[in-house]
Amino acid sequence: MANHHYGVRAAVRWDPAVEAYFTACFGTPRLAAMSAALARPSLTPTLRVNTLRSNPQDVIQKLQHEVWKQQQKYHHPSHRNHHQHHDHDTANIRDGTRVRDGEVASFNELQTTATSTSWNVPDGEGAAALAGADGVLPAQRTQPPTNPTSTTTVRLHPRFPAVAVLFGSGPCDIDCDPGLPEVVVNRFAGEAVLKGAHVYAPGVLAASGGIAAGDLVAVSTALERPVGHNEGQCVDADADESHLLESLYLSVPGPSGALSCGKGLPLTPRLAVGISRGAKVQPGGSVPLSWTRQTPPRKLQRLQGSSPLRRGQLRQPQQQELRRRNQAGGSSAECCEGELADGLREGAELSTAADYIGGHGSSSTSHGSSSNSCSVGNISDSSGVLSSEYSEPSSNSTTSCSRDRESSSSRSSSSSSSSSSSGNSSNYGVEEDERGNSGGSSSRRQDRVFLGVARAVLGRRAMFRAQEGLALQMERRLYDVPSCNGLLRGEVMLQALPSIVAAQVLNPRPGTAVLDMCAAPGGKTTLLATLMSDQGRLVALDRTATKVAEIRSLARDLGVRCVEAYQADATEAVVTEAAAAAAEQLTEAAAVAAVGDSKAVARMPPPPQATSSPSPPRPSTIASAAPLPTAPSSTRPLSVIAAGQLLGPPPYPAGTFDHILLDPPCSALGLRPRLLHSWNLPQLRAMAAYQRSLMHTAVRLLAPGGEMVYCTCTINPDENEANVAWALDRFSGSLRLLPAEPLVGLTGLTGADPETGSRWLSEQEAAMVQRFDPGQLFYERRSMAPTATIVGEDGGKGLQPHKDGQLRAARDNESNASDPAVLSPPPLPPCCWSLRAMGALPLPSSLPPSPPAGPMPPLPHQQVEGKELGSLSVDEEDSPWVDDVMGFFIARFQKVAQP
Ligand SMILES: C[S@@+](CC[C@H](N)C(=O)[O-])C[C@H]1O[C@@H](n2cnc3c(N)ncnc32)[C@H](O)[C@@H]1O
Repeated sequence: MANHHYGVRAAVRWDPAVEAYFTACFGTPRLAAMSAALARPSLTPTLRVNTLRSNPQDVIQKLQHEVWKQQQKYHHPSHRNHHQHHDHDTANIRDGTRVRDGEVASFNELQTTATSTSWNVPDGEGAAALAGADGVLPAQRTQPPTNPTSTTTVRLHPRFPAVAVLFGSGPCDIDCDPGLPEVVVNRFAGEAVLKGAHVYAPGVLAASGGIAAGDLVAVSTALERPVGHNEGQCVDADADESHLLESLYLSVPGPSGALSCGKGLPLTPRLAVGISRGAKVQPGGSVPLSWTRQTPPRKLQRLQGSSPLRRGQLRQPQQQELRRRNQAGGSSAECCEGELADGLREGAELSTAADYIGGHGSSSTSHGSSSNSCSVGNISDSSGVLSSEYSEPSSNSTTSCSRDRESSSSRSSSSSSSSSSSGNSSNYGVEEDERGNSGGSSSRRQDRVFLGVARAVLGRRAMFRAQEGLALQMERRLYDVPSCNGLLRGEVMLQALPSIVAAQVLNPRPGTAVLDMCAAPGGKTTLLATLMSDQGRLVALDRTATKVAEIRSLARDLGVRCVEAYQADATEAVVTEAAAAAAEQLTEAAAVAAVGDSKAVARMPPPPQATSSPSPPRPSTIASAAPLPTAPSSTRPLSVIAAGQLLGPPPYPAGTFDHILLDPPCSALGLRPRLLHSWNLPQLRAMAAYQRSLMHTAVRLLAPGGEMVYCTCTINPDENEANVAWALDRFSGSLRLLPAEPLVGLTGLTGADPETGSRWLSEQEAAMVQRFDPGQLFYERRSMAPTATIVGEDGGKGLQPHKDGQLRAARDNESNASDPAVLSPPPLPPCCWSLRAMGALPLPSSLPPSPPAGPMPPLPHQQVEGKELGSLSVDEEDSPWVDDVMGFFIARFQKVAQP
């Protein structure tokens, strides 16, 4: 199998200090399970149905049809004929690939197979870990089933009837001839391919000689590795992954001379893939690494004239042109390639913009002692959109960077980690060569991650010349996850289940004043608007202007009207006390003078009128054993926003909002698939501190009795449990935790941070938050997991407080009816079970079968025969469910008094 020539990456690669910290936080098996899941795409991607426009039942039919069309297109003879003499569906393919009968199967089919033989998984890695720790869902550790085609089922989620779930499959066993030409893509293109994208030209790093358009090629991705100790340039490796700190790209020497980024975050040490764009894959699959070359190719020397450029250096006009193009929003790293590449023979190594360093396509040209560098990022997402970043750190950055690296590593070394400096090449489990570069002189197949087989859209030369456009059309993928991009636009939107749950936990009432503090691109904003029935005012803030445009555009697409989107720094969204006092005591003119903002003064007191009827208390599953502060939500009237009334841009007086969603920038260590995370510990700590500054503002903006949901898409406890604990302690008496219902995820972490000792959550608090581990959540009948903590619906069972103050799972055979300490849980829809459990669980016995290839299939039989659940039919007796989720965290607070 082609896979066997490569080192299939079973788990995301961490900074060693972070890995040691997470191991101390989660334990080895749990971290292994999460790391494995992070390295592959979710096999149950979810689409939220826009219920403002469409009925879920209708949408599911359309979706099934769309997916079926995609599959038909793929399997249709005319499609196959298009690529002459390549028949992908037969057991033997003339051009060197074979997809053996039965080796590609849907997730559903895999689930039904009971055997547990390891399949397509490297030995050893995470073997002792929990189910899934080897990179394969438990149900996938099976012999491949017999269906030769890959089909995708679409179903409505049994617990969330406006959520459509697509079932993907993988890892598939793709058998191809080792003699097939090869293309190596950068990690970002690789991660996008794992999610279902094709490969765009800027993502191609290296290719075998002589590839022509139409050829079938094996595709793999190369990961970054630490670059030698003396390399000068320090480039943030994950700036884009944080999807927040654009300023991370800016290298700012601090007062001490240490290099940090705009937000004070220390920069990570340098990682580089080492493959120069345009490099040639040798027969046998190896690619020479750029740091093994001391001198540029002769032709490049000729281009450079008598004074050869040092590695990473562009000549002045080239630098200026590159900067001009990037500032103008043009693409991309390859523009400098393009210029230098012109006239170069194929396969010549280019020393510019060649090493892709962390982040989405950041690349650095800085090598050796050069302090002159360009750092260009390219993102080729599944929709093919390219974006770029350009930065040119000053030369003094280079020297101060190493100081910072030292200080950052000394901080790291104080951790429980046994690892050394983050800049050390022994990090990330790779060997150093004598020059301090890891991984030796070439990238071998086993160093790369196999992605599948593709059809070349461009010939080799064109791949490296093109600055945009498709280079490879994937034909066989390791993971078969249907592409959801642009599917039924306006009717559905791709949204991960935990994100949907977060908005549902806030569940803002129609007609109220709602704030989404960090809102772009607006996925949760638009769901909140839907939950408000598009009535009331929903202010959506984001710091970045272009992202605010995205919120507006999404709201338009989905037909949402109650959203007001503004560009603003949310940490400054509350009117200062001085300004509020001025507004109360002075004349308006004086207040304006004091505040310097007439709009803000106009919106200042009197406070929101209390004209609505009291809001009914929300039913709660969980009662605290300790008495909670009086719940003002049952008496506090919510704002009533007249139709058409605008709240306007910030700042707002304290206590303006009834509901606040705080989905702050985070380390995003729950997003998948990711093959490498280069965040270091100081960066993670700094991120948590930044989130606390946003929490501070959120608490002030929340009206007494109002509710706030705090969520992140990271597994990092410092940004989750530690921040919740911090908020409860910092605003003690003003803020309390409420159960983040509907409870779907796992409980939070209890105890304390293994490094700092700062507290996490008590048992009681931990039961109120939701933690989604990347991997899977099972929805099962309670009886299937007697040891798990269960939230149930009927009969008053569920996660319940006991007399001793502990929360306990109510079992089927326990009767709590007479226990006065137990409150009834809220009713859930019939026929739903939610299992909150960790670890290996009994496998579901079945999921609906995949539709057969051929004409539009009917919905699976069970759904038709099953019991009605709202607009969804599910089989009453036998409908276990698995959600293969991203890492996420949700906490729900209520403000009981102004702090
Ligand atoms: C996790 S994303 C939000 C995702 C969004 N809630 C959704 O579901 O589509 C965080 C966002 O916070 C924005 N951001 C970062 N710092 C901010 C600040 N100080 N004020 C407002 N927005 C900020 C970033 O631009 C980014 O778009």
